[in-house]
Amino acid sequence: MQIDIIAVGKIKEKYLNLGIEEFRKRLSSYCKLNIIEIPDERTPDNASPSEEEYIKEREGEKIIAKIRDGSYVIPLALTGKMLSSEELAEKMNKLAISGNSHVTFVIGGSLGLSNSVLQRGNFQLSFSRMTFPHQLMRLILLEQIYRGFRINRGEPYHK
Ligand SMILES: C[S@@+](CC[C@H](N)C(=O)[O-])C[C@H]1O[C@@H](n2cnc3c(N)ncnc32)[C@H](O)[C@@H]1O
Repeated sequence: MQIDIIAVGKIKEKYLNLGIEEFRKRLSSYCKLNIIEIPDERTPDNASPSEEEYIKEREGEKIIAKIRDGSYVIPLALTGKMLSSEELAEKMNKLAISGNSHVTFVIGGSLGLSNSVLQRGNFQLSFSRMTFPHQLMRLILLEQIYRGFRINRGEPYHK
């Protein structure tokens, strides 16, 4: 399976980079992983709601340009559907079985994802009703993808 993660913004924290590199390494036995970073647009401190919407749309256009044709797209959104780790694993397994071997996860920047990205999504995934920083979200997502592969292969992993 080929997995793309399209994420707005860079990882600035060293401890997160270390964790992300660790899961990239672990995932290399299970899938082809490609992380595509989209530069975040500068948001003025006093930006109005319409300015914020405009910035989100600009980021959204860059995200959509990076989505491969035919990919199954999973935008991460607070308002999406919550799944258990086993349900996410099952979803990935079903996608692989049905020939959807290219999956794209999308993580927004500090303003979130534009409507056009959410609408391009095939399934909006929520990790809880709490807001996580986008840098941390990347690490959490990688860990859950890794967990999903371990679950699907019946391999032991700490509960
Ligand atoms: C700091 S959050 C953006 C918060 C923004 N106010 C919003 O409502 O989307 C940055 C990104 O991390 C992801 N994210 C953060 N918390 C999440 C959660 N609980 N479930 C799913 N995605 C989340 C989303 O992709 C979001 O666009």
